[in-house]
Amino acid sequence: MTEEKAVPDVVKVEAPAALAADAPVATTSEKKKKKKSEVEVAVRLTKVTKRFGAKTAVDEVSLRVRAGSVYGLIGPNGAGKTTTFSMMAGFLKPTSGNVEVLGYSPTQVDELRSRLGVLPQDALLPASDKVGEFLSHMALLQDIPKDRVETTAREVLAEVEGRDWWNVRCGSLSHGMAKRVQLAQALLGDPEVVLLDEPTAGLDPRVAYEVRQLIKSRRGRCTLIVSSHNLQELEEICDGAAILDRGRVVASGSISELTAASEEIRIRLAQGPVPIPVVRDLPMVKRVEWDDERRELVVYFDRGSVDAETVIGHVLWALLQNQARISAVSKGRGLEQRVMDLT
Ligand SMILES: Nc1ncnc2c1ncn2[C@@H]1O[C@H](COP(=O)(O)OP(=O)(O)OP(=O)(O)O)[C@@H](O)[C@H]1O
Repeated sequence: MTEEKAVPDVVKVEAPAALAADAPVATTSEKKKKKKSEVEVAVRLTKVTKRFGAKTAVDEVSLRVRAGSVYGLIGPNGAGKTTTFSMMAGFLKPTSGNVEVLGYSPTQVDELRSRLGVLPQDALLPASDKVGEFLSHMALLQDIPKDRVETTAREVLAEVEGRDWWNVRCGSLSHGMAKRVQLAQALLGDPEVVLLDEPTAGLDPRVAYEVRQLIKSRRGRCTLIVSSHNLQELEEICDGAAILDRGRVVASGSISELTAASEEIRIRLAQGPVPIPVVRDLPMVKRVEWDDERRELVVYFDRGSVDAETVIGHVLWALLQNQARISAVSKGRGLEQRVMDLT
């Protein structure tokens, strides 16, 4: 048996009434406790499982996303990213386990209104509405005061480089334009937590770059949770990430931990000498591997006792002294390689 589609056709901030009805209501004193500055963990999942009939889409997932960080959800197709997003957004209820956003259940829509913004994957805009009407309507639902609605909507539309689209019907937007309008909708009212499922999918490279810049510019101002298949993009914009595979978290932590950036460096050598022993003999070096095909030297060192920059300095010096020709240097193995290793 399957449940209905995880994400609604039209972008909505309100959870289905059936879900909202059984959510516990926070008391006034609880509300005071959960003010913006006091929340350290913006999103917390504890042993969350979601089953669709016999299919387990998300399996005992536990995550903590620090307030103010940009956090990536990574994984191959079918790993459970969208299902996890849908539970964080309150569109789906977990089969078991607990999801908290800013200390509330995502189904506590009154508490989270204007504090949680969502860009679902493949959401549709109302085709006959003009962009300005749609954003103004969504701004009202976010409790933005009536006299601020148009200014707020226009500002956020300008942020996604869509200032000329106010009177364009949603149905006549290209895929990339529609995606940016949905992104504007997710950012309306400056929410504290923003969930972005594949925010750059289908965008041309220039617009994708601008969206990445926009996400980076919000770091510290709000918590952003981003899913993408573009791992270079996630490595660039995220502070931390979780790698999912078949519904389970197979690794999580800071990007530097995930990519081993603080325990290994990689050096590509052009044709010429490969003086491995001089590198191996350096005091801070734990181990060295040479990949002849890629002409890549991997140098391992003890995390904590020395930083990657110091190791790079010593290793390059030793290599150059021995006539090696260096064509590239990197810290860690890259997120892409790590995900390939794990999934
Ligand atoms: N409504 C549903 N009914 C039945 N199975 C579902 C439903 N939604 C998701 N699934 C299944 O749950 C698993 C996880 O799906 P999900 O969409 O969360 O993955 P994903 O990581 O977002 O994948 P993609 O990268 O392809 O978007 C898949 O096997 C999918 O077929």
